Amino acid sequence: MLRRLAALPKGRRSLSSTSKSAKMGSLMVDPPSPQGVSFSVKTALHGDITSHRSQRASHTHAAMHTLVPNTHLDTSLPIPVRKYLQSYGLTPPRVESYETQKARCLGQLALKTTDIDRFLYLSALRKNNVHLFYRLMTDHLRELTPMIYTPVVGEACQRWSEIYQQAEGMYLSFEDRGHLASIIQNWPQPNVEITVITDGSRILGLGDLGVNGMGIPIGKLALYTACAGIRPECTLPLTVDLGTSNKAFQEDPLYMGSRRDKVTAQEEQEFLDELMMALKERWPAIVIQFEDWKNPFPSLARYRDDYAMFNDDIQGTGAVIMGGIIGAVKQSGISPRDHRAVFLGSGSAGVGVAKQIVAYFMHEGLTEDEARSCFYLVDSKGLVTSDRGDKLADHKIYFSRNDNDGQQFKSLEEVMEHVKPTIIMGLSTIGGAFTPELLTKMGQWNKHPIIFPLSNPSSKSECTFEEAIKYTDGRALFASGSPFPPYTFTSSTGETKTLRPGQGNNMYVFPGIGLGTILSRAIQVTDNMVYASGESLSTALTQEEINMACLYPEITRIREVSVRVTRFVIRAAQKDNVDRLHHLREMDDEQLEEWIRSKMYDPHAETKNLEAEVKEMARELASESSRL
Ligand SMILES: NC(=O)c1ccc[n+]([C@@H]2O[C@H](COP(=O)([O-])OP(=O)(O)OC[C@H]3O[C@@H](n4cnc5c(N)ncnc54)[C@H](O)[C@@H]3O)[C@@H](O)[C@H]2O)c1
Ligand SMILES: O=C(O)C[C@H](O)C(=O)O
Ligand SMILES: [Mg+2]
Repeated sequence: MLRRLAALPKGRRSLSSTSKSAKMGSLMVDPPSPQGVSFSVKTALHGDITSHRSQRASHTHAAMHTLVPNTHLDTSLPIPVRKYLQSYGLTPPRVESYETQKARCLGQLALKTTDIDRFLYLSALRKNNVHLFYRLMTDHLRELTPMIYTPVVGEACQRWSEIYQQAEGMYLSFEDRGHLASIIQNWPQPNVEITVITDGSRILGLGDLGVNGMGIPIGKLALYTACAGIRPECTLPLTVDLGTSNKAFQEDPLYMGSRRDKVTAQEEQEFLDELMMALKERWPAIVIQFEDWKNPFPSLARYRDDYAMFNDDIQGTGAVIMGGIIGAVKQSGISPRDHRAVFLGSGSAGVGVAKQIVAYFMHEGLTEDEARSCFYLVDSKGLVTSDRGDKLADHKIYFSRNDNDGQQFKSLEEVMEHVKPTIIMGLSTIGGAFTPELLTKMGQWNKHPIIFPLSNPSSKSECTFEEAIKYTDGRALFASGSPFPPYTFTSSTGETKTLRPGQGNNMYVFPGIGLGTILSRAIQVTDNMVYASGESLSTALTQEEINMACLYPEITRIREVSVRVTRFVIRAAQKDNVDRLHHLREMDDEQLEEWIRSKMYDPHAETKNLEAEVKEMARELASESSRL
C-alpha cells in the first residue's frame, strides 16, 4: 500500500482514487507521466516499508495533506479513521453526518448579510474542507453558483485587493520571464489536468481589473469540479500580471499587482510563448483555457494547433449560444435563412457567437455567404460596414456589411429600424441597452422575438428577464448571461404564467469541453469539438423541458448535461483524429457515457473512499507486522 502511495503522483490523481476499482478509477488512467513529481509526497513516502507505524501514518497524512489539504479534518470521519490518521483530537469529538454538516453551513450562509460575505464564506470552506464545499455546491447549484461565479464573482474581482484573505492559484509576472518553468515547479500539486488563465484585462463586462481578475480562474475551475467532476487538486487557476490599464488600481496601495502599464502585444506574445511551453513541459497533457483577455484572437490562432487549448469567451460562448439558438430558431417557426440577427457588441464574444451560428446555419443547408448575411454586428461606432471610414479590427472584417448603399447607422435604434431583426444579442457590456422601446418593437415585429442579453454580470445585462417578458407580452424567447429570477406574468389575453429564464452562459459547455479533452487525451481542441459541445446541449433537454419551451437544461442537472457534452466532444475528437485514448472508440455511446461518469470526482464518495483506504492500510500494516 505504501509503495502504491509513493507511486501515486506519477500515475494516479489522489489518495482515495488509488484503491478504487477500474470502474471508479481516476481520470489519469494511462496518462503520459507528469514531469514534476511532488517533492513532499515523493520524499515523504518513498517507502521504507519497515518503518514505525506512527511514521507511516504521518506519511500517509502528509500525502493527503499535499494532495487534498485538510481531508483528515472532516468532522464526518469515523473515530478509528481519525486515530489512524493521527487527526483524533484535532476536531470536535462527535462524528457528524453530511446532513448535519450541511445544516451548519447553510445556517452560517444565512447569517451573512452581503453577497461578498457569502463569497468569502464559501471560499474559506473550499480551502478548509474541499469535499464538503463540493458536496454543498453539487446539492445547491442553483442557489450557490451565483455566489461563486457570475454575478458575485464580478464584485469580488472589483474588490479583490480589499477582500483578499488567502492564497489560491498561481500568479506569474512579466518580470518573471525567463524563469517561468522553474516558478511553475512551485505549484505543489503533481497532476494538473487543466488550467484557466487570465491576464485580467477584460473581466466580465467590468473592464481591466489586472490581477484582481484571479476570481475568474478560481470560479471557472470550481465549476469544472462541481459540474464536470474534475478533481479539485487537478485544477490550476492562473493569473498573469502583464500590467494593467486600470489607473485607479495602479494608485491603490492595496492593489497586489505591478504598477506598470499593460505590456505591448509583442511582449505579451513572447511571455505567453514561454508560459505555454513551461506548462506543457511540466504537465504534457494539460488542457489550457484562456479566459477574459481583452484581445484573445491572436493567442487562439497562435497556440491552438500545438496545445490542447481553447478560448472560452470566443469558442465556449459561441457553442453555448448556438446550443440555445437551435431550440429558439425551431420555436420561432422561422427558417434559418429568414432570420436577421442584430448583435450589440462585436468583440470576442460577439464574433465568436456569430461565427458559431453561421456554422449551424450552414449545417442547416445555407451557403456560407447566405448564413453570414443574416448577421448585423454593431460596435461602439454603429453598424460594422466595410465603408464606415475607420480601420476595422481584423476579427470584425468577416461580418462587415457591404449592402448599406453608403449609408451608416450610428445607433442601435437606427440599426434596428433598418434591419427589423428577428434576433437581438447583447454582448456589449452596456447594461440596459435593450430599452423598453426596442423590446416593444421586437414584440411588434415578431411573433416570438429571440432576445439574448448576454453581458455579465447582471448589472451589465442589456435587459432583465422581466423587461423582455413584459414588453413583448410574454412572447420572447429569452436567455441571459447571468441568472435572473422567475417572473410571473399575465398576458394581454389574461393568461397568468410563471416563466423561468434560460441562462445562456458558457458554464453549460466549458466543463464538458475540458473533460472531453482530458479524457480522450486530445492533442488539440478542434472546431468540431467546440461545435459538438453546443450541438449536444440541444439533445440534453428532457421531454418536460422541451414541453416548457426551455432553451437550456435545468441547471440542477448540469452534471448529467456535462456527461452528454463530454461524450459529444470525445466523439468529435475521434472523428478529427486528435484523440489519443483509442480504446474509447470501441465503446458505444451508452458505454462511453457510463465510463465518463465513472471518471468524475464525486465529493459525496470521498469520505467513504478515505475510510476504505484506511481500512485497507490497517489490514496491510497488520499483516506486515505479523511477518516481521
Ligand atoms: N454569456 C456568456 O457566456 C458570455 C461569454 C463571454 C462574454 N460575455 C459577456 O459579453 C460581454 C462582452 O465580452 P467580449 O469578450 O466580447 O468583450 P470585448 O471587449 O471583446 O467586446 C465588447 C464589444 O462591445 C462593444 N461596445 C462597447 N460599448 C458599446 C456601445 N456603447 N455600443 C455598442 N457596442 C459597444 C465594443 O465595441 C466591443 O465590440 C461581457 O460583458 C462579457 O461578460 C458573456
Ligand atoms: O464568466 C462568465 O460568466 C461568462 C463569460 O465567460 C464572461 O466572460 O462573461
Ligand atoms: Mg469569460
